[in-house]
Amino acid sequence: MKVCVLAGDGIGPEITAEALRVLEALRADGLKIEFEHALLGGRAVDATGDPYPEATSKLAREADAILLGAVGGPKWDTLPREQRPERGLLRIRSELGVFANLRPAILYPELANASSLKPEIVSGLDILIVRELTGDIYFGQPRGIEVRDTQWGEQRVGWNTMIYAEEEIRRIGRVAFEAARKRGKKLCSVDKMNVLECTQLWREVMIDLSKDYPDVELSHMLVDNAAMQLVKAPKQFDVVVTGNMFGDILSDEASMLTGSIGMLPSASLDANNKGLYEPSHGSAPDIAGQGVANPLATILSAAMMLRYSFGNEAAAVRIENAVRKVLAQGYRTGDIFEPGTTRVGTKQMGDAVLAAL
Ligand SMILES: NC(=O)c1ccc[n+]([C@@H]2O[C@H](COP(=O)([O-])OP(=O)(O)OC[C@H]3O[C@@H](n4cnc5c(N)ncnc54)[C@H](O)[C@@H]3O)[C@@H](O)[C@H]2O)c1
Ligand SMILES: CC(C)[C@H](C(=O)O)[C@@H](O)C(=O)O
Ligand SMILES: [Mg+2]
Repeated sequence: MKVCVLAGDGIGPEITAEALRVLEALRADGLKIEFEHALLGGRAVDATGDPYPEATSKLAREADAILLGAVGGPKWDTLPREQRPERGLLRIRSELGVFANLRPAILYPELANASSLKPEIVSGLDILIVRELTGDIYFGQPRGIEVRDTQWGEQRVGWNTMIYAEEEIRRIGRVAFEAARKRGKKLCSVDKMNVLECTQLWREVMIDLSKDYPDVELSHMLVDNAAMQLVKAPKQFDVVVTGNMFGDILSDEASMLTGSIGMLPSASLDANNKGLYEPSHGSAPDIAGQGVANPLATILSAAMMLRYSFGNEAAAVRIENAVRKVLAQGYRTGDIFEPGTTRVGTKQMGDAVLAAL
């Protein structure tokens, strides 16, 4: 299997290096895997003027899976939109058609105190957010900023279009129902149907689809209530399905339940389980280059890659068990540190996972 590695910016290279060491250790044990590296994001802009250069696109299209660190940073924040690192990320997601973004939020028992919520609220938490990733207001046309006549006189207005086609909703719905079927058989669809027609359609399609999944209990929640319920009683959720924008926000919220965004992996899949695997967090410019970032979200993303794109459940579980073991051994990067545990840097955390494999 060929994996295209896109380390990206900020902490990206530091955290992907640790995930690669873990995958290389499995290769030494017989896993068939090859790596090719390419540029994405800010460093790609610096080198080529394009955040998603053609050479990267070619490698990504040819690869069986893509492992991505993170992109972006203050250096590139003032560039025109098309040259921004984040635009490169959106383009690769869109070009590869990886519409199903799976973001599991699992609380490892050892991290119950790292969560900002009381241990009894979060202990045993295991939810899966299924976020639609290639549609919605992120990609909807028309969009722009232009001068218009308004009630305040002539001035600039900014606008975007929230749009979903029925089939776009149906295909992410199917992914979510299938996932729920393999888990706790509960699916909560999050929308804002009391205000937005686009999400009224979303709800109608989910209800229609539920006829094919009589074994899965479907519920609906408005997104503002969902944001509240996630911190009030997060264990009521099993699988949550929602659109691109709401999923972006709710998955960051869910990450804090688990202790740190540095723990939250993700898989973005197309219809054939070709996938883009990346931590849910960003390039963390505030800690980049210091060797202190938590590499576990990226290492766990590599495990998801083995599960979904390689169909190698045993290798995925081996990595996940190693992560559990290092947490049980007390190793903590700064974001999940608490007194009584052993504070380690990015590379030492990688060392610990390798030793625990
Ligand atoms: N998928 C991606 O590539 C992606 C995702 C989100 C944000 N971004 C980009 O990243 C840049 C920074 O964005 P932001 O600050 O809003 O979000 P961020 O996720 O990069 O950082 C938010 C906070 O979480 C901390 N954090 C994140 N990952 C961590 C890790 N592995 N270990 C320890 N701490 C960690 C950071 O230090 C920071 O305090 C922006 O340019 C943004 O566009 C990229
Ligand atoms: C960087 C940004 C484009 C991206 C998104 O909004 O999808 C990020 O926040 C994420 O969650 O992966
Ligand atoms: Mg996000």
